[in-house]
Amino acid sequence: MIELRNLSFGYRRNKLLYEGLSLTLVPGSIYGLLGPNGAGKSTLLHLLSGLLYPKSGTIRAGLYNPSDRKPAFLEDLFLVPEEFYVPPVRIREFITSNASFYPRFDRAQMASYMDEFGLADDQKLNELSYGQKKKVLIGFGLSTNTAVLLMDEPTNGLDIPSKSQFRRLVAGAVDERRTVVISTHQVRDLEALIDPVIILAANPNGTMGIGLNAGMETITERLWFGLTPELEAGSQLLYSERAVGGYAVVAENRTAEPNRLDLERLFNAVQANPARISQLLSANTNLSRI
Ligand SMILES: Nc1ncnc2c1ncn2[C@@H]1O[C@H](COP(=O)(O)OP(=O)(O)OP(=O)(O)O)[C@@H](O)[C@H]1O
Repeated sequence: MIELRNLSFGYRRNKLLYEGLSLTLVPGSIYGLLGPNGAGKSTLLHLLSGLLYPKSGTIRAGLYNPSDRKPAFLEDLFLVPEEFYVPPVRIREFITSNASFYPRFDRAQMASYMDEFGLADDQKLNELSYGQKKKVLIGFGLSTNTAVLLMDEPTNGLDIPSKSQFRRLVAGAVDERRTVVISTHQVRDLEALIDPVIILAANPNGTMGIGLNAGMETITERLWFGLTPELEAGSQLLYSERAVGGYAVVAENRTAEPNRLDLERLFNAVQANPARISQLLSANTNLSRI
């Protein structure tokens, strides 16, 4: 389990990005981490990895404090960064020199990912396209079998077939001991993969906070995503946008009516109305079912 308690962090002394942020991540899940540009998604992943240190508050990842960067912690966490440098070596050499840092690294698993992605182990990393380099890092990250796997915008640069391969491979590599966090703007790419979803949103004082952290089932139990031909005056919608045939809306799901979550709309609703949505999702509601 990963626990952030009352975390504050800022790059500059007099400007905090996070203040009093608390978040719990449980194993066996693929978290989707969403937020507007500059909301601090990469920063959060770097804090979890121990690459950045909190100003105050605590982070616990299992037995470890990431800031201590203990070897036993580092060998059980892998971060696929958004931007990366690759050395001018062949894929096979890259595997040989890095696999030893991860005791559960599985070479056969890595070989099957490279095969799936159409990459050969004698290809030179620096001669690959951006998307191909990303595939090597994703495959490597999955093959480490670390307890914590963090991926920053992993589907950026992947072509359409590779995105569905990515979903399949990640889904197949998660077990009950693994916590996966994927930060993304490509919500359509990952809608079918992530659960729960964490959405960062601005606090009234301008710092960033957790606007939402909930499982898909809870979200659709409490929020309703639908289409309505007209916007009724006085209706308490959480979000609406023009759509073909009327308005696509997010509203409180007062009757627990089954419906299909739309992540893009959820994201917009959380940005527009974080306090109300957080209240609806944290409330111990007794929904009347019909
Ligand atoms: N090294 C740095 N020094 C100073 N400020 C930084 C640094 N890195 C990020 N920031 C600032 O911190 C904030 C959060 O940045 P971060 O990259 O974590 O956001 P993000 O949510 O990942 O953004 P994006 O969606 O655009 O990738 C931004 O305002 C950014 O300008």
